Amino acid sequence: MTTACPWDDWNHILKIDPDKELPEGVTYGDLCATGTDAIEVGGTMGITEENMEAVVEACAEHDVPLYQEPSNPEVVIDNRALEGYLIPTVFNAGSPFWITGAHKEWVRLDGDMDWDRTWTEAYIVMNPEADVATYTEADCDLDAEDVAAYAEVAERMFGQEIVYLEYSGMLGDEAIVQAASKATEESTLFYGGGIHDYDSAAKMATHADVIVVGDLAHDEGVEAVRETVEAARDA
Ligand SMILES: CC(C)=CCC/C(C)=C/CC/C(C)=C/CC/C(C)=C/COP(=O)(O)OP(=O)(O)O
Ligand SMILES: O=P(O)(O)OC[C@@H](O)CO
Ligand SMILES: [Mg+2]
Repeated sequence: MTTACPWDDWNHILKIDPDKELPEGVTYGDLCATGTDAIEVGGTMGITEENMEAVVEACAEHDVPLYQEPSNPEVVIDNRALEGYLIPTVFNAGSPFWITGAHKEWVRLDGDMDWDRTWTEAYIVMNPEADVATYTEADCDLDAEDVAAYAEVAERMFGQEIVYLEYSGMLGDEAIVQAASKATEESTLFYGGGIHDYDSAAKMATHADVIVVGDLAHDEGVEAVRETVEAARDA
C-alpha cells in the first residue's frame, strides 16, 4: 500500500494557463465551479510570478484545491492558497536540466523547501509540436512499448506517484494511453492533451486515472469544460 495522496480520488484536473486569456464573460470563479477536482496553474511559455499570482489569487476564494505547476524555478510563488506544488520532471527530455537539473537549482537557491506541499509528476511528452516538447527537447518518437517502459521505470525505479502522459494540444493515441495504464500499478496515471468534448474525455478517462483539460477552458469556456468533468466521472 502506498500512502493516500490527494489525487487518489480525482477524475479531472483543470489546467489554467496564466499566459492565456479567458473567453469573454468567463471568470476564474466560473472555472472553479465546473466540478473539476483540482486546478493546476501552469503553462510552458510566457509564465511569470506576476501572472501566476494573479490566477492563484483569482481562484483562491473558490472551493477547489489549487496547485501550482511551475515551468521553471523562477516562477514558483509562495501563496498559502495553494495546496501545493506539482513539479514536472520530464523523463524523455533531451537535456538532464529538465529531469533533475532545474530541480537541483531550485533546491540550492531556496534553502528552505516546503517538502510537505511538494510532489513530482513524471512527464512523458508526446506531441513534438507542443511548446513543452521544444522547451525540453523531448524525444517524442516513442511507441507504445517505449511509453509503457518509461511509465514502469517511473513507478518502479523512481518511485513516482504520478505518471503524466502529456499530449498537450493534440488528442493522444488510445493504444498508447492504454499501454501506459497497463504498465502502472501503484502510480496514478494523468493524461492530458486535446480533450475537447464528452467523447474525447470519456475515451481517455477509460484508460487514465485522471484526465487533464487545458486549452478548452481558454478556447471554449465553462460548458465545454463541464462536459469533460461529467465524462471523467462517468468513466
Ligand atoms: C524545478 C522546477 C520548480 C521547475 C522545473 C519543472 C520542469 C522540469 C518543467 C518542464 C516541463 C514543463 C514546461 C511543464 C509545464 C507544464 C506544461 C507541460 C504545460 C503545457 O504546456 P504547453 O501546452 O505545451 O504550452 P503552452 O500552452 O504554454 O504553449
Ligand atoms: O491544453 P490541452 O491540449 O488540453 O492539454 C492539457 C495539458 O496536458 C497541458 O499540459
Ligand atoms: Mg497548452
